[in-house]
Amino acid sequence: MTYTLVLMRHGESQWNVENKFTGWVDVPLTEKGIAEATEAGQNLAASGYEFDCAFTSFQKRAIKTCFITLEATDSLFVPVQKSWKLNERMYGNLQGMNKGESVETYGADKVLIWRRSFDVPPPNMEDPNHPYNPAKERKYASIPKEELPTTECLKDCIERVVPYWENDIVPAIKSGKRVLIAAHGNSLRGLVKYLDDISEDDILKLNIPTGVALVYTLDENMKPITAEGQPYAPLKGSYLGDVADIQGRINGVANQTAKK
Ligand SMILES: O=C(O)[C@@H](CO)OP(=O)(O)O
Repeated sequence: MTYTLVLMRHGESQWNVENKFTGWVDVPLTEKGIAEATEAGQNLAASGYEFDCAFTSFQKRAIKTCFITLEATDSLFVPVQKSWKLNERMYGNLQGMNKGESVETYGADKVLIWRRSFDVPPPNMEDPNHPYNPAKERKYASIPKEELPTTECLKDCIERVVPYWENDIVPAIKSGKRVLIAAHGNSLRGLVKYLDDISEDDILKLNIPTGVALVYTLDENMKPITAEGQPYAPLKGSYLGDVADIQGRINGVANQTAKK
């Protein structure tokens, strides 16, 4: 018995274009982001994918990507469970800062560690009156303040994503539901690190492109079966679409801090 799972990072957001650290700031998709999500959904539909339920975050760029994908696959009627546990990694005091400028201020090595290391969090958002403090947002009002992060490294993000995976998503998959997870670059890096057992060194180099479906086949123990001949190691899943195009998009994410 095997199961199919589709992961999707949201399409391009307004702050992806402006090249700003985004984290928990709830920025919308751009027109291009909507087009990316639509194309990814159409690719899924063309390959015969449809969904029985979906999971997404509390953030509009992922929620909208989720609904666009469901619409393209004629699955808009299915239940969608939203949780802040699938939110993007909280980027602390870097939120709102231009990625190129952050390199000029802190140096490329430091910024790479903050962006991609396993266990070094970015600087904390200490000021409770910070404009991007999630404790001030209505959508997090029901969550105990002490649970809301003020910064997160990937390890912290995994500590909320994986229990949600185990407790909410795995039971849906095991009951035979075809699941879509529409989430974020770093919450998905955390999930695939866990699923694919990616080392702390290798996760440093892993970048997930916006608006491309990442398709997994899982065995009965929820272990991914490596897609034959796929060029995306250490991932065991495979992106749906043209390899060169996807590789270009992956490089684009990796190079966001490069001098323009
Ligand atoms: O800013 C962010 O929240 C993330 C995703 O856009 O950026 P990065 O790829 O630098 O981790």
